[in-house]
Amino acid sequence: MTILDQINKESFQRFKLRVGLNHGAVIAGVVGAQKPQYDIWGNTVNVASRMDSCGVMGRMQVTEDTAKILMKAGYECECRGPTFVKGKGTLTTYFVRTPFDPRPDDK
Ligand SMILES: Nc1ncnc2c1ncn2[C@@H]1O[C@H](COP(=O)(O)OP(=O)(O)OP(=O)(O)O)[C@@H](O)[C@H]1O
Repeated sequence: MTILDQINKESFQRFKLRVGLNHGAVIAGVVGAQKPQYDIWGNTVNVASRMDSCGVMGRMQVTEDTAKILMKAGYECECRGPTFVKGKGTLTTYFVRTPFDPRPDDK
């Protein structure tokens, strides 16, 4: 059973996950005096967020550069093809294959 299955079982919910991933340079720091919070900023972060928001439920979408690194490390990635990414135009994106990918007959 996956951790998500366990959370759903214990909370009587049917949460699903959609993940976006990118890598690159970021600016990082703590902001706020009353309630200091660590955060990261920059184009790398914005594109990572877009990989999530224009992704597919149950899958992990990554940028082409990130896919190349993951494939070199032995992960299997499937090219999604040209994908419209708000604010960035059309980028070639990939899905990282996982044992939890929906089967082709799943709706
Ligand atoms: N540190 C962060 N943590 C999580 N999400 C972030 C972070 N920084 C940026 N984002 C998200 O990345 C996305 C892209 O940022 P960008 O500034 O390009 O978009 P925007 O046009 O301001 O926002 P919108 O998504 O409303 O169009 C935004 O949805 C933003 O919320």
